[in-house]
Amino acid sequence: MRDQLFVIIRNLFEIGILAALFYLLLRLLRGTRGLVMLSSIFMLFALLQTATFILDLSVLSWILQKMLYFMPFIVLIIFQNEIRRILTVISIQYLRMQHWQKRGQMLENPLVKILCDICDNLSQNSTGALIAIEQKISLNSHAETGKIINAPLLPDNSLVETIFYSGTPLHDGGIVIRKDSIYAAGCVFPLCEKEDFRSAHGMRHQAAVGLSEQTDAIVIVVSEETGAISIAFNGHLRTMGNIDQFHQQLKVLLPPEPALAPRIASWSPMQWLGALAIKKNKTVTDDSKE
Ligand SMILES: Nc1ncnc2c1ncn2[C@@H]1O[C@H](COP(=O)(O)OP(=O)(O)OP(=O)(O)O)[C@@H](O)[C@H]1O
Repeated sequence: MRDQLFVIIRNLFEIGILAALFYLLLRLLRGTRGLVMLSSIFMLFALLQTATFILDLSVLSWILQKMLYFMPFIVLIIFQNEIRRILTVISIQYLRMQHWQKRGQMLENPLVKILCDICDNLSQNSTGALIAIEQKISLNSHAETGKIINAPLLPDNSLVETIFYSGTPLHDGGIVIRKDSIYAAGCVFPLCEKEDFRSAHGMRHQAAVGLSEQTDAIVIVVSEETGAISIAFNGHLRTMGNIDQFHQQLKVLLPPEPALAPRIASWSPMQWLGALAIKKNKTVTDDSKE
């Protein structure tokens, strides 16, 4: 009797874990193109299986059996973006933990005040802007889609406003801030992959969220339409109620002092995993940027 009870509890436990895993997986993949493709493949597969069973098509049945062996590879290929994103999130969480451990000893990042002044002006003039602040993960591949300008980000902030001034050659696209300089302008960022977000937001906001999904960049958007300032981070977009809220949020997100910020001196397995996930972005230590 006790043994039977134990087996029932064990089975319920197993079912619970599997259900939770399945639910988490579906939530992660909800709205992605991969899930639509996989569902179509499964439906086609089920249809063919039924046909082979009813019509007794032995060759087709044999081929379908063999194709099952390739299923894991097909799933890997279809979900390569999602897998990359999951591994990126793991690596970002790890890097953030490192960052928070050392945060106590540092000063406020001077970028916070500069960016607040810039975005306040852009917002008041309703000048649309997209500003990606590079963190640990290199934005080289995204910067290269635009023009490398490598100009210092000065407190008088006129250059950023000039770049985003409608009609100038580089006003389309985003800029990449690396340390205390404007590294590139006119860059094309990847668009967000979540269908529900895409249908509710314009391209500039989609590009901000898209980049923040694939990297640990902090991406600021100023809306041309409303002047609202939003921050995309870790795949989430948050619109600020006012400039003070923006200031507070930036202070929380930006490493206090870039020069003292922890560097990836040696590769740990977790960083290696993250680097694999974002190999498109060429995850590097800061050394290659200097
Ligand atoms: N992939 C991209 N990467 C970077 N910038 C982009 C990208 N796609 C569009 N943009 C920028 O977004 C601008 C168009 O923004 P759109 O009006 O569609 O977006 P929005 O999110 O509604 O922003 P806004 O509130 O400012 O109107 C383009 O002129 C271009 O500068």
